[in-house]
Amino acid sequence: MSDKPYSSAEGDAGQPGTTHFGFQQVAENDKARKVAEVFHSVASRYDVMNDLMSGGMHRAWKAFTVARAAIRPGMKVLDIAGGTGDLAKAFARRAGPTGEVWLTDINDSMLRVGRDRMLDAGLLMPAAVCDAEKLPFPDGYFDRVSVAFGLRNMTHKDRALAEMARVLRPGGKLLVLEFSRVAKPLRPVYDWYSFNILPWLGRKVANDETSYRYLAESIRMHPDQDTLKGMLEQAGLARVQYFNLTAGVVALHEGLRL
Ligand SMILES: C[S@@+](CC[C@H](N)C(=O)[O-])C[C@H]1O[C@@H](n2cnc3c(N)ncnc32)[C@H](O)[C@@H]1O
Repeated sequence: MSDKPYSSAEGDAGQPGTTHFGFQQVAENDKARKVAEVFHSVASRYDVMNDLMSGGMHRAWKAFTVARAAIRPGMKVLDIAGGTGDLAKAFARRAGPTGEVWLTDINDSMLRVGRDRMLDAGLLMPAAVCDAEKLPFPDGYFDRVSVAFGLRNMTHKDRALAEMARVLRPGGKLLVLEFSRVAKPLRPVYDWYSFNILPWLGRKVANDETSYRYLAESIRMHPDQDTLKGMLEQAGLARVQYFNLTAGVVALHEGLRL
């Protein structure tokens, strides 16, 4: 079990030019490469690990996100860090043939699994390698932008959030689903699970203990609910609110572009 404190803000980067990668302090320009190694390594076992680690709960968290997104036929939707495509798939079904749903991710191994799953489901949609910090879309293009379990891995979360706000049309909605700060009474058991069971599952199922240790550590270093709410406001989003799911294991933040 870890005795590391929970982080309270993205700003605890330590020395200038460094940031955190889990509990390690690394050069800022090294983080993206290290994150890429994690997701290249886990891509093929990613979905089965999600079900095992969360006991299937990630499906309910995503279903709630899809409900809050309130996608209507014809909408333009961008799923950032979309990986194997759970959200994009649900969005595409709701946006219908007149809609435009983009599945994007910085990691081509994850995106390839996602694109194949979309094709297997009979859904034709654009899939593109994109860095959330430099989105290749015009201002005000999308009705909805989502990011699920991706923000935590980004080096400059403030830049990524500003980009998400930029590509939303006025009145458009941003949805950020991410691990968050669990209710205090649950922390001991949650820490025990995270630092023992997750790496063990990673070793047994994905043959990769290190990446799942990173998962547990990166959750602890991610901003808590109120800090992230402030970051969305800072990025120019309005009427920002969040929903704690499973006692704060996960939180869904949403905000509107004015
Ligand atoms: C935990 S997976 C989430 C996948 C999917 N959204 C889901 O909920 O199952 C995190 C994803 O974030 C992606 N990612 C990390 N940094 C990124 C960045 N700067 N821009 C876009 N995607 C990024 C990773 O490649 C990875 O596929």
